[in-house]
Amino acid sequence: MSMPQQVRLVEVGPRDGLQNEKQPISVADKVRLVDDLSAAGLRYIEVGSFVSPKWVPQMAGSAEVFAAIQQQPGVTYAALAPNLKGFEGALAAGVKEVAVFAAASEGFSQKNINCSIAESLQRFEPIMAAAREHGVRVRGYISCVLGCPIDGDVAPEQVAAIARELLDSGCYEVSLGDTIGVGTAGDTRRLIEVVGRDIDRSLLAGHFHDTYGQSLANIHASLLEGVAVFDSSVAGLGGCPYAKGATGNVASEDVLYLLNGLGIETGVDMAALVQAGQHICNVLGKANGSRVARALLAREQA
Ligand SMILES: CC(C)(COP(=O)([O-])OP(=O)([O-])OC[C@H]1O[C@@H](n2cnc3c(N)ncnc32)[C@H](O)[C@@H]1OP(=O)([O-])[O-])[C@@H](O)C(=O)NCCC(=O)NCCSC(=O)C[C@@](C)(O)CC(=O)[O-]
Repeated sequence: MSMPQQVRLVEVGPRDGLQNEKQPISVADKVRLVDDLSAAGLRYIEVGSFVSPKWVPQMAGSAEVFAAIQQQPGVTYAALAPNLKGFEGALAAGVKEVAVFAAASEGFSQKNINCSIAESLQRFEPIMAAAREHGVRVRGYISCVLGCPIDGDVAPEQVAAIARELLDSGCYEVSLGDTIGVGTAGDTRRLIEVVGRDIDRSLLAGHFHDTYGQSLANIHASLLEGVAVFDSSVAGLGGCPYAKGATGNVASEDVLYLLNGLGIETGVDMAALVQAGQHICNVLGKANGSRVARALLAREQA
């Protein structure tokens, strides 16, 4: 398997990153983040979620964020939708691409979306039908592909079966999420090998959280297996409310540094990305979670 020459980065910071923040974040700050990210050259940005505000209060203002961002040509601005109500909210906000999200473990499915895996897949059917009718593209996520904070080990065959169902129902791509960041490069290769038996690897994306510091190794392992789409979060924003100590996604800056070093094309400007990440960290009063951003900013100040 040869390494891809081009990689698509899916920037999930405004959604996966910010959804876990307890402090209020203004619509203006969220809009600035999204606009900074598109200006940095990111061509796919997950802007928000149309989920129950009782479950994820931070995403309640997603429609306002969509209304205020400066949508650039060639950039996909996506949102999460867990059910038809969420899809309709997204549609009303003018969203052209949504993501549905399932889990590979029953425990996480119940905790995150209050239903079994089978029920969640059934719940997506009316979304897929409505999406077809309105010309909205649907991406699929599977959480806990390399381990679950509630159920423990997850069989790659289980992930493969759910990925197959999501693609058969109409998702154009499935993002495999190591939600609690426990997986190693070996686990990642085995997972892609099993999922890839029946599914073309061009239909898979990797979504690695960095809790155990393995995310870049897992991305490299995925690249060697022919995966060419990766989700990441600027400044490593994020966490997981159901796993104590879980950190955010792999930082976008760190992924870009890895890809630049491999000569893989992304079209993203490092300096602008670092500025975007540092600005939102200043707003949140948080340390920057990207090691690359910290190193580059320290060099600037030296
Ligand atoms: C799925 C539900 C709604 C089920 O939640 P439920 O309580 O079973 O739903 P329900 O249908 O019984 O509705 C309960 C209330 O929520 C409202 N409601 C219902 N749906 C919506 C909606 N779409 N938008 C706004 N409101 C909604 C509904 O109207 C009702 O309001 P009430 O009558 O009580 O006032 C809930 O569990 C939920 O919203 N969960 C979302 C959880 C979430 O967003 N998690 C984070 C994203 S997933 C993730 O981060 C992982 C990922 C993707 O990044 C990959 C990885 O790292 O693994």
